[in-house]
Amino acid sequence: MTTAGGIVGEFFDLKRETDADLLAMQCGDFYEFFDDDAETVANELDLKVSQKSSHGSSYAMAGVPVDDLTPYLTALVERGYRVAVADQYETENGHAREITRVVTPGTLIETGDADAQYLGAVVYDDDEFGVAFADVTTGQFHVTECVDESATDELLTELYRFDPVELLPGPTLRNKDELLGTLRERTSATLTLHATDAFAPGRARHQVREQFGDETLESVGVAESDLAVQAAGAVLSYVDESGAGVLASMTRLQSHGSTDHVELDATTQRNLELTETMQGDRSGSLLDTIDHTVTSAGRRLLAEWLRRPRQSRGELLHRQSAVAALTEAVMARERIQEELDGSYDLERLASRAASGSANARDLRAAAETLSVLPALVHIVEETDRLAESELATALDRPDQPAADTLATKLDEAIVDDPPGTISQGGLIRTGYDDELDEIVEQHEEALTWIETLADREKQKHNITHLSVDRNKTDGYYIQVGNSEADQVPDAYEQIKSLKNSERFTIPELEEHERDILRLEEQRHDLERDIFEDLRAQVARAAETLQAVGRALAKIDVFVSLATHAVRNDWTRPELHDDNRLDIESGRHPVVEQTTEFVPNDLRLDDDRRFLVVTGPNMSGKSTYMRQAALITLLAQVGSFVPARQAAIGLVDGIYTRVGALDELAQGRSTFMVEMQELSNILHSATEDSLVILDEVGRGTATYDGISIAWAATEYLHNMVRAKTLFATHYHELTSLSEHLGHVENVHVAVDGEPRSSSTGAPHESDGDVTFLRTVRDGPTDRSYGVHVADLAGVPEPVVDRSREVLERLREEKAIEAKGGDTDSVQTVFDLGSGQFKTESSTDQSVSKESDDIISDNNEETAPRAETRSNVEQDVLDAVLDLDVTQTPPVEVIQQVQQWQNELEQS
Ligand SMILES: Nc1ncnc2c1ncn2[C@@H]1O[C@H](COP(=O)(O)OP(=O)(O)OP(=O)(O)O)[C@@H](O)[C@H]1O
Repeated sequence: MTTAGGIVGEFFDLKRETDADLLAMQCGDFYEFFDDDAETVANELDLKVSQKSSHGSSYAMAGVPVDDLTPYLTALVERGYRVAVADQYETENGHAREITRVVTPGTLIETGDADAQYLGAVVYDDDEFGVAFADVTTGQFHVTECVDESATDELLTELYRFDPVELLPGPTLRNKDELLGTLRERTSATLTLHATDAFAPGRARHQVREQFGDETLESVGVAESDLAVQAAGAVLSYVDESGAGVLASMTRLQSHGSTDHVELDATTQRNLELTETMQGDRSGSLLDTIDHTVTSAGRRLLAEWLRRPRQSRGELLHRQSAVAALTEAVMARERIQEELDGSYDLERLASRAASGSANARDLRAAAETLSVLPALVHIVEETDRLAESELATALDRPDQPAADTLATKLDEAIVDDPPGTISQGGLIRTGYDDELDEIVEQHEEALTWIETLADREKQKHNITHLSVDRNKTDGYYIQVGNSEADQVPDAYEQIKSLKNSERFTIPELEEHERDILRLEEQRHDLERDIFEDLRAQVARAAETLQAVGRALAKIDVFVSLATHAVRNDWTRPELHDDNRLDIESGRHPVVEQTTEFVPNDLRLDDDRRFLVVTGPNMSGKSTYMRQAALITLLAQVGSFVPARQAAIGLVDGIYTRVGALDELAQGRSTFMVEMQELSNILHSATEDSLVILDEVGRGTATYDGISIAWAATEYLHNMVRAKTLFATHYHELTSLSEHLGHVENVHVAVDGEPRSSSTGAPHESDGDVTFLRTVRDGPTDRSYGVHVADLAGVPEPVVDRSREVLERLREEKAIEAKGGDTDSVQTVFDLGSGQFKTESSTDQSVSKESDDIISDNNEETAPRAETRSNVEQDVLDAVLDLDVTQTPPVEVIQQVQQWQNELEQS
């Protein structure tokens, strides 16, 4: 506890009132940070630290000018700090200070980032969760509950979808260390412990009713859910207490039940690289590829649509109608985009107006953007095709008269190019307010009187070197050169003597000066009042602004989807309520951008529900399966899809399990993660889902892997009955089609097979291996890792021998290794352990009696060939040791490169 007094003492007192990480305290024209806060801020923002003495001690101090606080605040909050701001205000005895707001990652209004910025609360009870998310920058407010068997997975999915920047865990969650750990791991949100009583059910319910009205909870279907209401109440109370003043912009409570949206678990959203790649880059994601929006609200909405595809056929047909109409109306599309380009983010403006941070430029921009609405209505109305589509409905939704009235009002009130700060004055147009006009007129008259005073006085008194000017210390004055100073009339009162001139004043000048000062103050006060009144009107119109903002964003997304469809020759998919997935000449939406893509067909239906996809490494299995998932997803966003034709049975969820590269990087057990993901799929998928499994079971020993994959296939086929694509290197699985009625095999073709004339696909030749990238019925009969080894340029004897080894393995489930130029046995491959074992090894786990092992003869290990160098022998040994069924292709390639180097250097 400090004993500092004075300003520093006050700082410490205020600091004790808040649990924020940092305190910015206004001291005149600066906001100052003291002591440890000063050091932190200086380090983070590269500010200079000075020392402040107080009661015999010295404290670090760092400050920022009052007008510059916002960017510094934003930078601190974006780095995860919660910053309290104490403002100074005048009192009768001088001034005082109090904390007026606490800015935190989830309550930052002045963000420079166009992405959504969610504040979330999670309430836990008995393995169920209530979740609420609010974006204070746009007023979006969502609430839901996760109560199913896999509630934790549902919660993680919600967190992934909303990607909150700040999270308020409820009281009962705070001692659940494991859950909290998961939250920390799965989100980058700052975790904030908000007051426990804010989560109390009664108080929370009251707060939600106050905010959204009495009936809202019922109408969005969460009235019965205490947990959801608690979460929503806590978010509202936190926003309220932050002092951001944006509650007024939160006008609409939205809730989503699981039947509205396609279930996309967190893993799937990541695997499908919807908004960022597995490596965390935006570039290369689906969003980045298909995004042609021209507004930040449009981009936000497109991202939201991708993360939350819809199940409702009706809604999707509406969206399709808009996209389809726009694909045909080229001119209109371009005109709409021109209108939208540069338009202002109205959803964000509503929040800025409510919080009192919007300036005159914001309101001007809002007026201009509001007037985009009638312009778009006009374009849509005069284009028949568009007028019949969802575009017209979307534009019809906002309260147009209210929007027009507000736009007109703002346009009438605010000058064309207003200054960036309110204090500068000159914001309001002449003709808007009589009283202001009067003051302005008087002010200007007084100024004109002063401007013309010099000429009048020169003439009157016949003085040449006379001027009238103004400065801070002397106010207005008349200045006369020394040579003529004695000619001034008696009425001139001298106020200052300079080297070459004298300064005077006269009673009329003083009087006008007083008038000017008074009028300036009046003008300033009145302009501010008018402006604040306008801003309050805008805040009250938050709902209208948000509705217009959403309509414009929607149009932007429709235009973007249409633009992409036209540029890339996408087709409008047929949407069905059954289980079909029939894609003719489908492509992967992202890969087709950078590769000459070989289109592929895919057919799934009730009889053919489960496809086992085989094919060599690198042949395109993963791409084929992701393509199926992405085409389905795009169709359920309302978009066209990359295919010649597509008929899609709508799904209730898309589940994927693919290689977990990122988990590897985090050092978690891949196999564990793989099994957790598989378990989630087996629990959550339904008959109406689409399941993509890539190499399940690969993270463990061969036999275990096959067994797991086998059992999962049976379960999905018999119990879940979901549409499934399963890529595997386990050829054993291809025989499942003989036992299970709805399982079929397809494979990605490689050179040497008779080519299907129907696809006529071009093929890409990579040395001796030719990947046709064409998917055909039936299992593959080709080997895999060896092709890649060949492709990578491994010496021919090595590749040939690898083929031999592989064939023997296939046929006999065991293989002998050749030693030198004799045929003697050196090594045996044990399919049970998935390992090569030398016969001479003392490891008794490889029993010669084992059924799985067939060895050609029992001779002792042969000596190495005299003619072969040690390096060659080592490489050969290593090749034999490499388990191609268990080594990722990339590692095979790296390994092969290393062998090449070793051989070249030997
Ligand atoms: N139809 C296609 N047309 C053109 N290129 C393709 C096609 N399908 C896949 N590719 C390209 O081929 C490469 C390998 O694809 P992919 O990763 O899907 O193969 P894979 O069979 O799943 O491989 P692995 O078994 O090694 O995981 C990728 O670079 C991909 O972009």
